[in-house]
Amino acid sequence: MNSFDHEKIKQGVQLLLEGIGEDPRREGLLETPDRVARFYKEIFSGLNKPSHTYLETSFTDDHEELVLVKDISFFSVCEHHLVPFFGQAHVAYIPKEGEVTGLSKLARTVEAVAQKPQLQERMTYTIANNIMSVLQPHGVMVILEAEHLCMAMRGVKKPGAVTVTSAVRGHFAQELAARQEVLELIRHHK
Ligand SMILES: Nc1nc2c(ncn2[C@@H]2O[C@H](COP(=O)(O)OP(=O)(O)OP(=O)(O)O)[C@@H](O)[C@H]2O)c(=O)[nH]1
Ligand SMILES: [Zn+2]
Repeated sequence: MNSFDHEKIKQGVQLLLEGIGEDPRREGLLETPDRVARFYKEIFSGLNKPSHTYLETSFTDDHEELVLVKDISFFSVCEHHLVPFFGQAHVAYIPKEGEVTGLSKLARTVEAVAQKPQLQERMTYTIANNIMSVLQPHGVMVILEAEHLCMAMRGVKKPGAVTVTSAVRGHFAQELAARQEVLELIRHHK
């Protein structure tokens, strides 16, 4: 994988500005290529982070039932238009043999997966697969609800349309009641 190249982004932004008919030398735009490069470093920082490593901080405990962290807000960037999509992630799992991870590590995993050019579907199953492979729990259920600015501010222009994706593994894939419990907790216990 190529590493982050600040100068290349600056040159690219300068070309973009020229391409849209702007003058990159006018005062208000002089620092813009550098600002955008710093901004991209921040929002694409997930490219340099293996997202599953956060989950390796785990503890043992007797709890072998549902853990749900819901309403984890995230911002990502659609790989087709390079504009944001953003919303909430809900992450549930059932620990096996007492192996639980830090709650914040679930949110950090969401963040690391979000911070690269993405598809909402790929984000969803990557989070689920990361949890399955590191913690090997009884089951995982990940739901993402997001608004895509490429559908809101351009193109089909449907602001407010929400895309919901889910990935279910293990117990949640086999048991309707387990999926229903998670959906009920997400919807009704704000
Ligand atoms: N499945 C999926 N599609 C996405 C996601 N983000 C953006 N898209 C879609 O990617 C598609 C790209 O379609 P294209 O026809 O190649 O691009 P376009 O001409 O800009 O399409 P319009 O958005 O319909 O104007 C669009 O339908 C977007 O809505 C995503 O996370 N998942
Ligand atoms: Zn898009």
